[in-house]
Amino acid sequence: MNEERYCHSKISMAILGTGAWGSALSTLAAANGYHIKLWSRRSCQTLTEVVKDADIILSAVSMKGVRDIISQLQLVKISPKTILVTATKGLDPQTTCTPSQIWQKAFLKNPVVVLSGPNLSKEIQKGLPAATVVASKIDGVAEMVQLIFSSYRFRVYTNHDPLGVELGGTLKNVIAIAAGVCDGLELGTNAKAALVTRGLAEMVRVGVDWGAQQDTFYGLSGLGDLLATCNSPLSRNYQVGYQLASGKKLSEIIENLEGTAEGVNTTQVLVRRARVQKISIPIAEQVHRLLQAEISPQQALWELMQRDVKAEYE
Ligand SMILES: NC(=O)c1ccc[n+]([C@@H]2O[C@H](COP(=O)([O-])OP(=O)(O)OC[C@H]3O[C@@H](n4cnc5c(N)ncnc54)[C@H](O)[C@@H]3O)[C@@H](O)[C@H]2O)c1
Ligand SMILES: O=P(O)(O)OC[C@H](O)CO
Repeated sequence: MNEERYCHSKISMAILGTGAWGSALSTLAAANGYHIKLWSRRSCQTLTEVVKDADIILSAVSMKGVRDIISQLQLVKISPKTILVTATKGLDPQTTCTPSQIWQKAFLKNPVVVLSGPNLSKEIQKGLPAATVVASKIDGVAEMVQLIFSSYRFRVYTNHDPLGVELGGTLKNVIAIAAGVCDGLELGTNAKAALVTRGLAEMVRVGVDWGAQQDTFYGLSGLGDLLATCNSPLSRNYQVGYQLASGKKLSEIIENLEGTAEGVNTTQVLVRRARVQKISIPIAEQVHRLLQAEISPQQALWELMQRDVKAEYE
């Protein structure tokens, strides 16, 4: 492989959101020779100036900022050819939509790409090797984004199931909170393996009902991200669960957390949606009750263990 393979610096890209993930993604693209324009709420440049002439606009804002950014961008004239990339892992509390669904609805003519995978930003900023997935239904579009970020330390795969890729990265945050509780309570390796595996079963059930492909959840953006997030103290979602297990209050944990733990909001939205769709998600239900301070971590464990016996697949 030669360096040129990864360098197409004529493409211009704007990254919106300069939090942990937006910054790590800009480091990766800049290392490949791309000129990146960064924008955050505190930028001196206006959003219009930053996205003007951008071939690609990547959003790495947290879920609570997605609608706001979209509303602002709708006031700017964006070419229908501009590729919109969403790297947010969350669900909209009003509609339960995923970020890519909101982007696509707002910009009907633009190609939308989802970027998601086991990507703890601190490891990526250290230059440690990692892999991710870029997904689009339109041929050739994900491939363009793949070229921008691919390098010898960041392996990027393409995929044609954007919804599945996005839901993998989003739903695993709920299970990561449970995994943090599991480790915080020192429940052991067997319990953790059971939790993560049954958590994946819940993700698959919800995702397939939503219209995603089952296989996607067994790839990097599903199982891969689940493993990374459920096993790393670098994960903010895992940290929420771990600290809940020590008896801390959610408000106190969030106040002292570095960055956003999307799983807190995602749990609420997921539980609401699953109840409407009549999908069984017992782990997520217990995470929800725990986050609402309705039960203790020990009670949540008890509730899960004393459920009726059943077949593994049904
Ligand atoms: N940090 C990671 O390791 C990582 C990896 C992959 C994906 N993600 C996902 O990326 C998203 C961002 O995560 P992060 O770690 O960078 O979070 P962060 O809390 O560090 O940053 C969030 C960013 O969103 C911006 N933002 C929030 N509301 C906004 C609004 N109304 N208008 C404009 N900007 C707004 C903030 O200013 C900030 O730049 C999340 O959905 C997260 O799940 C994070
Ligand atoms: O820190 P978290 O829990 O938001 O996890 C970050 C990424 O989603 C891991 O892929």
